[in-house]
Amino acid sequence: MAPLTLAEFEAVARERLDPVHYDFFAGGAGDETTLRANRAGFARLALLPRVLRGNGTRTTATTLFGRDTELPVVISPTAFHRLAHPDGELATARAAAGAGVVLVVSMAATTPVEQIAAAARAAAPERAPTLWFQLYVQPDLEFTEHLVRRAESAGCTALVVTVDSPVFGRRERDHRNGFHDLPAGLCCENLREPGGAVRRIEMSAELSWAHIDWLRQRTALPIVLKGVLHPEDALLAVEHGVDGLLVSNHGGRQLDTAPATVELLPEIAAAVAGRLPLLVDGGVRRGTDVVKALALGASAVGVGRPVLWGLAAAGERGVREVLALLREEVDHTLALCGAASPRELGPDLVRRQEGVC
Ligand SMILES: Cc1cc2nc3c(=O)[nH]c(=O)nc-3n(C[C@H](O)[C@H](O)[C@H](O)COP(=O)(O)O)c2cc1C
Ligand SMILES: CCCCCCC(=O)C(=O)O
Repeated sequence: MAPLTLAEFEAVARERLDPVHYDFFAGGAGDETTLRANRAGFARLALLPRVLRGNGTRTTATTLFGRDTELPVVISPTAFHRLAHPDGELATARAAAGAGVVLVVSMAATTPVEQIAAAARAAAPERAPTLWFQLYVQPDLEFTEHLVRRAESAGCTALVVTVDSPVFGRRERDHRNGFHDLPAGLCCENLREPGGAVRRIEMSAELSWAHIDWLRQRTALPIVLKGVLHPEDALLAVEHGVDGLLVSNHGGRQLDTAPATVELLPEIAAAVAGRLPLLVDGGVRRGTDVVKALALGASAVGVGRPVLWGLAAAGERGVREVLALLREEVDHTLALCGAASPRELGPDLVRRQEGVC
């Protein structure tokens, strides 16, 4: 039987994947405390429905940075899709385009961004699919600018700049498994030099707000900072002219013991006070999770691993099914909460329950 939940997709993917690759996708940093906390954070929140709202017609659609999207869900950037399925990012892009969902292409994609964009356009020529590009600012700024130009030329409509990785997280599953490199034949295609050599992605603890200012001066694309967790940093982001925040702890893969993202959302929403759209990722596995995050102030959520599970389970079809399940669950939850659209959700619908996780 086809998987009925995102959790069931993970079980199918786990059977299909090389266990070393499954661990790379599933794992977190250190004791994986944050990885678990992301799920527990959602479980601790209850939804308090409204009734008799007369909302027979509903929509899950919304707008992000001036573009329509069918779902308040974006595909968060994840590396190495060709480890999950031979069609890799091309399959993900086709499924996202077909569903009218934003795909954030990872800088560490195993397919060049130009090919991903072409696959998305071919899959949904009628609707101009939305791709954003995730960037780790590289110490070599000339190369960073070259990447930005490639993303712009490929048709990406926003840059998602990951700022939670001054150093790479310590993922102990990968250490135990000896997983340090992609297998022969795969590489981070966006890091390929014109001559054919492939650079390594550098994490840099030298990065500062000056680099965000530098980037701001070099692109007209909206800049979304991914990995801001502290409300003071959210305020700095407003001051430095960024266009949005993706509240993220990298799915528990960077600083272990960082808080659950959904628990930080109200504080960050209060700090930015509507001056920037907020997105949040980490542990979103159910339509109810999406609705809770939107009610607490997010304009959209990101999903990372569930898309990899769909991809590993059944390629493009698997990703389509994961997105369709999320869409059905979001619509169903809106109906049960008495809301006609994501815009009608507010913090009054959410209660924190102590002792539940
Ligand atoms: C296998 C894997 C690879 C990832 N690769 C990237 C990446 O290349 N760039 C990035 O900014 N975040 C990356 N992330 C983090 C995701 O963008 C996202 O923050 C996280 O997966 C959200 O949590 P979730 O998997 O519980 O939905 C990766 C996460 C996973 C699981
Ligand atoms: C050195 C390769 C960097 C890949 C980055 C992928 C990533 O962010 C992750 O969480 O894994």
